[in-house]
Amino acid sequence: MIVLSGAIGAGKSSLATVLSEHLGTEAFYEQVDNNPVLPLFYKDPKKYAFLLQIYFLNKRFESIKKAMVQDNNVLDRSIYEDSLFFHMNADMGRATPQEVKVYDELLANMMQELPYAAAKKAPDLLVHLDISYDTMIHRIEKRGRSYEQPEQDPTLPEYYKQLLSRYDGWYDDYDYSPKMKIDGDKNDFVENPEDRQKVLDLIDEQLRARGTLK
Ligand SMILES: Nc1ncnc2c1ncn2[C@@H]1O[C@H](COP(=O)(O)OP(=O)(O)O)[C@@H](O)[C@H]1O
Ligand SMILES: Nc1nc2c(ncn2[C@H]2C[C@H](O)[C@@H](COP(=O)(O)O)O2)c(=O)[nH]1
Repeated sequence: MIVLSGAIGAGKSSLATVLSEHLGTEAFYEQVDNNPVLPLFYKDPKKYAFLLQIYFLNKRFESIKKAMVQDNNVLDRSIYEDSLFFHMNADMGRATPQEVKVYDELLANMMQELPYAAAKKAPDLLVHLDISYDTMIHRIEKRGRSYEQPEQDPTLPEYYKQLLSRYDGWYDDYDYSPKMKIDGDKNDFVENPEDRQKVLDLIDEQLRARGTLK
């Protein structure tokens, strides 16, 4: 299983589609447009941060179990980033210490079950999409989900900045699997075929080195 990571708008869903088509495998997408809690969270983060986190955790676990049955299936966000989101929201006062404790223990408990529920415990490769703040905002605007737009809520730019800054340390500390970084500012794998091929070649190289691509 290949897992993608990166901030909101980094290009994870787009790369999941491109990569799974290239490898002839299946992509598994985060629950966004059909997620009933996400718009509520953006309207009232303090009330819904914990519920949203439990919602994502449950859906993510479900996807991991399905994705892990075949080499090189692609997940468009890692379960390891959920904790980054939740701890940041908790630090912003949107979750209580008790909620954080319950979440952390539930996550740890579920992760322990993974070797039984799925074929492997960890991904074969993490592909991290690294983007700047300007790119993040541009892509969020380009995609146009109303509740994510900075003009809907003046606190969102600061939320996005903080999120992005936490990703640097998060990637450096990530050690559950081999990992690689792609420059998401410079490589337009959505519109530019040359960039797309370059990114796919970089990922193929890593997969060959791990023996999951012949
Ligand atoms: N590398 C890229 N270059 C240019 N546009 C991109 C790139 N990656 C994604 N986009 C565009 O940015 C928006 C957000 O991409 P998306 O794949 O939904 O990001 P994520 O899943 O990480 O939130 C979409 O409109 C998409 O077409
Ligand atoms: N509070 C949280 N929000 C999350 C989490 N995972 C995703 N999200 C939000 C961020 C975006 O608005 C949306 C989809 O994310 P993309 O990066 O795929 O665009 O969902 C989370 O764990 N906690």
